[in-house]
Amino acid sequence: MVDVPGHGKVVVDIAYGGAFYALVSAEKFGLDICFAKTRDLVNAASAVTEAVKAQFKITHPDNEDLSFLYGTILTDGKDAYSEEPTTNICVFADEQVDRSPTGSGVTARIALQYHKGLLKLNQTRIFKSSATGSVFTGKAVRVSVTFVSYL
Ligand SMILES: O=C(O)[C@H]1NCC[C@@H]1O
Repeated sequence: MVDVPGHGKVVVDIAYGGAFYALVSAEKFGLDICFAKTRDLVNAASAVTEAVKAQFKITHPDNEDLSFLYGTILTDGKDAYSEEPTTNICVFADEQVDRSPTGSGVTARIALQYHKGLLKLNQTRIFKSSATGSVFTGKAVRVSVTFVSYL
């Protein structure tokens, strides 16, 4: 749960796909991922990024250089498996909008969907960018386990 100024307390997921992202349905901000103005989507995503950065410490188990939140991905909320594409927009770094569905972003979405039991290994999903309509496919191929010691 993150307290997002102007939006209140919002449940977001944090997932890693080569970079850490906050992931949340655009609907939580009253926005339709396909029809909302990009500026409004960017404002909502940036508010989430800033709130998560201020309220949570992001730690990569092996690499301190990767221990930060790279951005926020607003989605259509369609995380359960479907043959239909699921749409997202990735707002990363300094409020940049990716033209594509985002390589590291869809990897994070796949890891999260697998973690939630919504996607099986080798089950391909289609990801679409709401910014341009460009499409990626992706699947989880194996589970890797990293042990973290807090001693
Ligand atoms: O697709 C990617 O993973 C890169 N493009 C924008 C965000 C990342 O840097």
